[in-house]
Amino acid sequence: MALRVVSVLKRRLGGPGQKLLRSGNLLSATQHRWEKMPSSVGFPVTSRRSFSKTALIVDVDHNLGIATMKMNNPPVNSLSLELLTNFVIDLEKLENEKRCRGLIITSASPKIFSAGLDITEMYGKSSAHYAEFWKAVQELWLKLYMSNMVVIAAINGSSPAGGCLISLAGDYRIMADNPKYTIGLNETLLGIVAPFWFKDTLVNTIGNRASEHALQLGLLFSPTDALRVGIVDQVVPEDKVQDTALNVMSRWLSIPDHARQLTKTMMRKPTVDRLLKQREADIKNFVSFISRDSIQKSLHMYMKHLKERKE
Ligand SMILES: CC/C=C\C/C=C\C/C=C\CCC/C=C/C(=O)SCCNC(=O)CCNC(=O)[C@H](O)C(C)(C)COP(=O)(O)OP(=O)(O)OC[C@H]1O[C@@H](n2cnc3c(N)ncnc32)[C@H](O)[C@@H]1OP(=O)(O)O
Repeated sequence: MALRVVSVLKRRLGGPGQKLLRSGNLLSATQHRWEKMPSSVGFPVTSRRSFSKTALIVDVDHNLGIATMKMNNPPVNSLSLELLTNFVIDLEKLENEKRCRGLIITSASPKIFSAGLDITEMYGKSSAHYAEFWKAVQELWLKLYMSNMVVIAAINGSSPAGGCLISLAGDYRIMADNPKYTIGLNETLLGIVAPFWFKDTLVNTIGNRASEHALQLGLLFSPTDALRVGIVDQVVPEDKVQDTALNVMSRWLSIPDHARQLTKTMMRKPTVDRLLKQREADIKNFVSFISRDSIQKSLHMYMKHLKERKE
């Protein structure tokens, strides 16, 4: 499979990429190139940089123009304020990286893509904290949904709620074929409500009726059902997720950037503008909703239930 990916990339990438890939070994070719690559915005000369503090591992292959971002926040890649903030910072760096045209988002932990928003950020804290947290969630979605890069989610584990949102904000979703993994916007199961822009993102992907059904029931889909309803675009054996992501990326990168980007903007801007127009109101709404005693109690009970499951 790796060789097939290399040959597809050879065909689709022009210029220096093609020259380097002539060696026939994608990894050694790109590693060799990385070592010689001058540093550009934010990312270093080395082929790989690990941000251990940020719980994100970002590999940039300047030659292929593809970055891979692995969420690395054990045990479940929950999206804490810190992780959200650093996610946005790294996205901005990649966005400014001229040679970086594609981004693959995946998880460093097997079995969990992301458990969604860190629930502990949403209870027992101050209003100011909730406001800051929600602004960071908004910011990540805005940046991802409108990214100039081709964004592919390589979903190698479960992906509830905020994890599902990250996947939906990409351009294409590939999920590992393991019936133990699930994906969906399950907010109602926690006694909370997916905000309108989570809902809009889902509607844009699978349509109104399927979204209403999925959102009201808080459905978490198996890979097969997620493919049937259209939440994911492809389901592949677990060990083929990354290769498939590279393969699909090469197809998307074969389209001229400006044409693809303008098309993406045309499709997504109205949805994004809806949040931008009422961003502050959305934060206020979140803070007032999440601060309700009944909601705080629901979240507390949900966390308790998660912990008790193990005992
Ligand atoms: C009128 C109103 C209108 C509009 C509303 C206005 C505003 C909107 C309001 C709110 C919107 C909020 C949107 C919320 C989005 C979210 O993302 S909420 C998070 C949803 N996530 C989940 O439901 C997933 C929960 N987790 C799991 O199901 C499982 O953990 C797992 C399948 C991901 C992994 O299972 P396991 O491998 O078995 O791991 P454990 O369950 O043992 O978990 C290990 C460890 O991690 C803790 N944990 C799990 N998930 C989270 C999380 N999301 N946040 C924080 N912590 C989490 C879990 O408790 C365990 O902890 P320990 O016991 O080890 O301490």
